[in-house]
Amino acid sequence: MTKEEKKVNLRELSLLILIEVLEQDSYSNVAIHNTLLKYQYLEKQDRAFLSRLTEGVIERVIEIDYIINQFSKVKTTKMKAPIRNILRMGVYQIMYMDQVPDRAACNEAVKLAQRKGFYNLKGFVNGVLRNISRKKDEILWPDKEKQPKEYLMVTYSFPEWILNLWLTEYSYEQIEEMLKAFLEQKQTTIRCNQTKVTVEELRQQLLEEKITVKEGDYLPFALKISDYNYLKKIKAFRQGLFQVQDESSMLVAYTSGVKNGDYVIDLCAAPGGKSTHIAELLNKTGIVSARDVSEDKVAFINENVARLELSNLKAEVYDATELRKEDIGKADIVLADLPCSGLGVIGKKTDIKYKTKKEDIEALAELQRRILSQAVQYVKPGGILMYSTCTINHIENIDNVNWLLEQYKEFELETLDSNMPDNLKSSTTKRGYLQLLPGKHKTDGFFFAKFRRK
Ligand SMILES: C[S@@+](CC[C@H](N)C(=O)[O-])C[C@H]1O[C@@H](n2cnc3c(N)ncnc32)[C@H](O)[C@@H]1O
Repeated sequence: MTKEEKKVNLRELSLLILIEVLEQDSYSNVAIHNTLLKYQYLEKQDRAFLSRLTEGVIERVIEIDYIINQFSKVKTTKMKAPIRNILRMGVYQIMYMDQVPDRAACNEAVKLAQRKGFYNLKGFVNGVLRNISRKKDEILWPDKEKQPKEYLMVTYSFPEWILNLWLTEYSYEQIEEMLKAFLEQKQTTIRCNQTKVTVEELRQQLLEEKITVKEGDYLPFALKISDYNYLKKIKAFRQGLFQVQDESSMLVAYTSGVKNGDYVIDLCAAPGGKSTHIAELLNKTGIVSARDVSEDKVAFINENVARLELSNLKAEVYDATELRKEDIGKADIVLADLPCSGLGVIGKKTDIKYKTKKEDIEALAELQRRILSQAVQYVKPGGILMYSTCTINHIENIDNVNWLLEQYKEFELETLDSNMPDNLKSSTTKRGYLQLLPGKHKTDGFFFAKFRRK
């Protein structure tokens, strides 16, 4: 190890990421990934510490600030960003990281404040953190009976406006179950590329690479993997034997009823999860036209297509809000997996809960309707339209289904049950749509509906 490498301070790296994510615009998964990539030489346990501390602070920041504000005269909103985040890291270690003694959490925070030039605030950081460490059993938490919403906000670190929205759509118990699940969901789910390998062969190869493998919860070709460092270092990944995809997303192509020779248009395809799945199911026949809005996005699709070695998928840049006349009435299946608020994937992309704004949801629902009004035109008589989002609120999901049925009388819902795993069948899947909810289901929050053109 070089002298330079030895100097890396994990808490300082974590602080830099936290400032990028919580004070600026970066997304946590991107910021953490970039840092890990830059410091590839870090030992596995150091990487794990860095990820755990950084992700932990981000996912619990509302709760952490609530604690700090009980013990500090200066409220977190009035603190300088580095101090605010140094304290947040300290509190997370005290409350959630048993392997770090409180004393070390405090000392390291003080040293970091000093290194960042806040010499005069060393005493303040030390005082607040030592106080919290001493009195952590005396923290006044919101009372679930008397302040039910505040209880959810603080316990699960969740913004009030999303709770207000969901409380009009779901029961309190259902919401609490989802919030709990968001904090627990951590495994990576993969889809076996059955054009190249059987599920059993893939499992064996992963086990040989010392990766922990479990069965999926719903689909026979889904596996759950853990205990690996980098996805790109897994040989089976580089060989295109699998694609990372949540089981909820796998259900779209799986229940679409795709058959050999079909022409499929995927309007919003990047990075290609559903497009590549449906191309695999086409079994080297037919064609998938996978589109997305920019060159960069299309490059992501092409990267996956090359890796998975699929010859029946062509990717191109196309804006889905614009009608492509030559495709009218041509497609056997149209996939409309549309841009959405992403509230269903908060378990994996934690900061969505802080970055999504109330105004975004209405604007997104409008964009979804604009794209859907082009999507319907491409479906040939008797063809299928699959509409999906990775979100949970009605306006982007069931409301759009009802809107589409109202606007386009030539479309009707088609049952999903012909290909739906038994443990997911319900009265709505019989009708033609499914809202998956974390906690209730072992998946991301996800919605999809299947329409047939009469
Ligand atoms: C939910 S993601 C798609 C995920 C993809 N279907 C998959 O399974 O991997 C939505 C995609 O819509 C794309 N998008 C947003 N606006 C678009 C537009 N006007 N035309 C085409 N694609 C658009 C985004 O770039 C993003 O890649």
